[in-house]
Amino acid sequence: MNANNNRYVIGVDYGTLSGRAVVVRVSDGEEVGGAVHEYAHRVIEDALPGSGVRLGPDWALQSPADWIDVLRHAVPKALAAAQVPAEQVIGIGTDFTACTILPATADGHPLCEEFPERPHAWPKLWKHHAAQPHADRINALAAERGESWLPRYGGKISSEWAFAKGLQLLEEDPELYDRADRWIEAADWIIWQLTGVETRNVCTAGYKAIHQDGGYPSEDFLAALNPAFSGFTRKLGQDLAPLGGLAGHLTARAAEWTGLPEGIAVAVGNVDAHVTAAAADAVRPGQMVAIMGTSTCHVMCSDQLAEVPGMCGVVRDGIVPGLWGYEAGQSAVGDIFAWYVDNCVPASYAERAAEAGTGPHEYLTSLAAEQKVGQHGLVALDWHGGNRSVLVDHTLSGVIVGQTLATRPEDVYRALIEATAFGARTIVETFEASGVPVEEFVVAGGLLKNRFLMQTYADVLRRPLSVIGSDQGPALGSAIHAAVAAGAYPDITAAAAAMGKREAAAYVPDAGRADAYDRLYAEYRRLHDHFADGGMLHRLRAIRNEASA
Ligand SMILES: Nc1ncnc2c1ncn2[C@@H]1O[C@H](COP(=O)(O)OP(=O)(O)O)[C@@H](O)[C@H]1O
Ligand SMILES: O=C(CO)[C@@H](O)[C@@H](O)COP(=O)(O)O
Repeated sequence: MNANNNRYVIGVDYGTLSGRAVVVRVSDGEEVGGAVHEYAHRVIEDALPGSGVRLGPDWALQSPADWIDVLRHAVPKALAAAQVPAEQVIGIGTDFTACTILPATADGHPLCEEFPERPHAWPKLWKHHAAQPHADRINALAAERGESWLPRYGGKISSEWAFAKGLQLLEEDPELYDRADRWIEAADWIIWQLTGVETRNVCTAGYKAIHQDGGYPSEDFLAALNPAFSGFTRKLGQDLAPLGGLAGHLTARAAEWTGLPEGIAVAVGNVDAHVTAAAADAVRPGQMVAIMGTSTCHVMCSDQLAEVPGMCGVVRDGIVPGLWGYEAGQSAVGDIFAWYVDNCVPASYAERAAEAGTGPHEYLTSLAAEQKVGQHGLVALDWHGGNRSVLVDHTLSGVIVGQTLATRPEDVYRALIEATAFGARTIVETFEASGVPVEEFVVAGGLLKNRFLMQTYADVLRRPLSVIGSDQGPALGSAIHAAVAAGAYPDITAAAAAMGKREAAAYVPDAGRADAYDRLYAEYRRLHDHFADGGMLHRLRAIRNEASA
């Protein structure tokens, strides 16, 4: 009998609003139990917990206590649901949103424990977009000096990342900057809590902290941004740990939190998007995995190094060791639909949805699905959370064109779904035009449940969509990494082949609709190019910020 039949691993996925744990059988990836824990503080956007100190526009923070609570609640609940004895668990792996990053002391204490009333002491969530001016300066200087790392990030780094957020910390709260011995991704901080050992993973270092060809940006470059920033990289890790590697072993304290055996393997930290490629068994060159939830991340392995304009980044060993890993993304996707449902849909729709025993998304989707392509007369830009790829500008904003007095809520909802599909097509076309072919488009994430949305993507992209065979892609991916770290498989590719799940061509394009969408996509590209340099959208943002200052 295969020894892995009665051995299990735990995957924990730290999302934007909650953390999820799954218990997974090592032999075949069967998910035998799971549990979710909602963060008590959710996303901290308006005021700090306790002190009530107000935050500025575009701030987004999280609480480290919420992350520990996931270990204390979701992991034991998942074990209980799985009815698996803890002794049969051989390893645990985690993934996090990124760049979600915090200042900490040399022994790993988050600074918000000591300074809860100071905004910069808290972890900045990936979607903290208040460091855009800092990112703009980094980009301008890097372009001027011809920094060799800039093309690895499609020509621009993002305000979401470690250097922009770190520069904001320095310039807005220099005292806290000095007190921060560490500037550490939550992905690595949680591993530190589990193992007692500080590690830094290749993935976040490469994609979010500009670690390329063995080093970070030079002290000289950092000093030119701000002399006090020159030693910034000393707060980051120097020795990087490979994905699927063993970070350490579960400490007695973490064993008590989780109910797992002390000493089991803990995998090197990783990012929610990147682990999902393993969960979909899509880690071969040319398989682009779109993880579609509140935002969409696109990740793809390749054996070629290319410069793709506006990609988030290309990192050696960034998804699996031995290949280049590409990432691109759309900052808001499900978040746009959530914004629309929460703010723009009349109460009568919610009532009718309730009468039909369904939710607002499902109700709007059912009405939208009755229309022919283009019948609503609208085209929209999916920039409500800014544009991550291919423009890399988080101060862009959403646009809807073509509304009349006859426009109904389902028309706009459909136009927003289409806008996100057009955004995805823009990304795929940019990769292909740059010499990185996309051979298979694989979808994972919460939006899979909307079948109309999936069909729209197949039609707009003019290609079949494969889908992951799990509702908990990132958590399954983390469990796969745990199995590798525990030595059950030689590498991520072998573990993904045994434990990952993917259905090929689950959605196929309809030729008639695809042709009709080509015309709308052409209008999207015109609108995209019209607003790409910011122009009016930047001026409106500035007026908003001044008025709300
Ligand atoms: N039926 C639906 N159609 C479209 N969007 C939906 C639907 N149901 C939920 N959403 C959106 O999906 C997002 C949640 O996706 P999920 O993958 O569960 O979350 P996360 O990205 O945080 O892991 C939310 O932004 C929500 O508005
Ligand atoms: O940016 C990344 C990964 O690089 C994500 O962590 C970030 O977009 C958050 O993803 P979710 O929307 O929570 O799935």
